[in-house]
Amino acid sequence: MKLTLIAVGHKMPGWIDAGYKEFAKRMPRDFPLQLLELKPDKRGSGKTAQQVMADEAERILAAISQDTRVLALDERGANWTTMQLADKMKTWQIDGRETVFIIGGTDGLDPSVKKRANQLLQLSAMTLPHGMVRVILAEQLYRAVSIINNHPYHRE
Ligand SMILES: C[S@@+](CC[C@H](N)C(=O)[O-])C[C@H]1O[C@@H](n2cnc3c(N)ncnc32)[C@H](O)[C@@H]1O
Repeated sequence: MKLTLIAVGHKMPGWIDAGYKEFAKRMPRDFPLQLLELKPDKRGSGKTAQQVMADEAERILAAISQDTRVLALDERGANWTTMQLADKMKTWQIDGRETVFIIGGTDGLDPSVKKRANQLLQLSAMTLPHGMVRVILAEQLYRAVSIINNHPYHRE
């Protein structure tokens, strides 16, 4: 089952890229994880944060097909445990639909993206920097797959 991470943000610091790649490369063949980075809209060009997010949203939504399962990362979203994530991934594996996770840019995600999402998902009640969110999410996806596959990476 293909997992895609759409992230507003590019030219991340080396340690973010390295952290993300470390977990993405560990994903097994039946759960490949790919990253689609979207260049953030230019700030300070007379656009409000709302306009910037709306423009970014257009590009995010254009990258998603109609039958794709969408999870938007949001600090106000549902607070799943890793076990719950693993259970969800097991059920997703059955229907085989492509699953996309979306991480917003500096200002967050436009309401149109949250409306398109099947699920808003929180990693913490605290606001995290978007680069770190992709690393933590990749680690959690790898951990959840390790639970599904009884791999010793995850200890209870
Ligand atoms: C710097 S945050 C944007 C904060 C913005 N004020 C907001 O209200 O969303 C950038 C992106 O990182 C992700 N993010 C930040 N903290 C998060 C958290 N605790 N859980 C899940 N995603 C988070 C979200 O996708 C967010 O759009």
